Amino acid sequence: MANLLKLDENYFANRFTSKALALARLGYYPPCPRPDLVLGFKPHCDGGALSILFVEEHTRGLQVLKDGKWYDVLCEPYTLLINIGECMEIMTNGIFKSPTHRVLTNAVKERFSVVMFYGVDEETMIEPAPGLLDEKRLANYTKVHGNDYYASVFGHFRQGKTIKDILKV
Ligand SMILES: O=C(O)CCC(=O)C(=O)O
Ligand SMILES: [Fe+2]
Repeated sequence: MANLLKLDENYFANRFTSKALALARLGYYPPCPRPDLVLGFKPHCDGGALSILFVEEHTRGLQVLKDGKWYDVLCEPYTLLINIGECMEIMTNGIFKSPTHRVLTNAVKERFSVVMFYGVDEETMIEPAPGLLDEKRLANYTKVHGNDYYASVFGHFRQGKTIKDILKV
């Protein structure tokens, strides 16, 4: 990603030190008799930098929001899905977008997923990369200390808010 943005190739990698956050979430979605009323996971953006998702073969349910419409994300067998988190959207000044996604329930089939969330070091400032900014390309997000960012992630999720929207200039 740093190469694509013509940044120093270690710009992002340097922010993932031994203190960087890594968190696994194992998801089990039991069959639900009323998929029309109940979501498996409410709409949200992942708060970290990158998420790696593994969904059991042929299981549907994950959807992504684009232009106000929900689209199924079809996971091929034995593939990993890489999702961009809000932290990466901020650091790339919005060039890479963190998609809003949700999980539907299924009336007959259960669903398993494994997600690994990777976040930058909590001592890092989370801010648009200075190399992406100049007098014509202004910062689209205000900077925030990693500690404060992580402290607010779950609270914002509960309130249905996204951090990138709060930090938008
Ligand atoms: O279970 C899934 O497929 C996705 C779960 C998810 O979006 C998350 O844990 O952030
Ligand atoms: Fe997610």
